[in-house]
Amino acid sequence: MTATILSPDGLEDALRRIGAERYHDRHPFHHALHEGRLDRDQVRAWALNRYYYQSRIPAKDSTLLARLPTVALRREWRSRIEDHDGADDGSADGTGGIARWLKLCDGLGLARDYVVSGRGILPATRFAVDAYVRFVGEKPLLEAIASSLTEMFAPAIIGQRMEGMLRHYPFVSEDTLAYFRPRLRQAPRDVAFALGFVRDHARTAEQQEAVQDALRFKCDVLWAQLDALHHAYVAPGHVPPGAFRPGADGSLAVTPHAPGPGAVEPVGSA
Ligand SMILES: O=C(O)c1cc(C(=O)O)c2c(n1)C(=O)C(=O)c1cc(C(=O)O)[nH]c1-2
Repeated sequence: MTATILSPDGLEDALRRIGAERYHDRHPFHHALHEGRLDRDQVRAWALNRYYYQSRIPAKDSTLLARLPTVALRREWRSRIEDHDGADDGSADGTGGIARWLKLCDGLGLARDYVVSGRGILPATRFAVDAYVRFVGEKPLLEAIASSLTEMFAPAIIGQRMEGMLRHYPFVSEDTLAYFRPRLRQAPRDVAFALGFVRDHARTAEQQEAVQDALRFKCDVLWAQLDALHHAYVAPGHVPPGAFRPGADGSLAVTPHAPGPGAVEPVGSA
């Protein structure tokens, strides 16, 4: 039996179906986050672990950039690194997504040194994120580019997350969620290029199957991180040795804005 070759539109439809089935917006941890069912320490655990993902995205994109064969392709891809590392504007932090994610962690009362050190992250976070960086370095370029296409589905989940977190958590503000707003513009721009590339270059049935597998792999990278968070911090609550426990290991900043573990904030006091 010969494998069917899809049209570019047929391939895009197949990729969108993978997102509809497997993207992390379907994960129970995300529903709990958006619906206000997590406490402040569970939200801290999410932000702390997700910092590791954010911090490795520019490494992933630098690896990919180094593999691109033309000036035009490199010029296109390098904006992703700037989005996350930001410009050097003379401030200590710069202006990029990593600095904005640290602001979110500050707003939740996590100590910066602790967040940046990566000491408290879950083993599965490290394994999943490192696997993504490795995948992009080792797989054929077409698959490496296709693995970024989970971003097709990101703006919808970011909208839900911002709306839900602002509504439900008194300790979250527009300012602490500043990471997300620029992503609503950046992600569609990234996708326009990566999806166009995949539509143009995945011509054979084997290539088309490989780009779909790359997207499935990336959905697994995102899903595994939420599984680990759920297992450690929701149910059954098995926190791995060395991972974040509220208040332990200098994880919480001692500032007037960051009550210690167990502190109950009156609603609306943030
Ligand atoms: O908030 C999210 O759910 C979400 C998802 C994804 C994604 O789908 O990979 C990314 C991001 N955010 C994000 O902020 C981001 O910078 C990003 C880069 C990439 C990538 O694969 O290059 N994905 C994502």
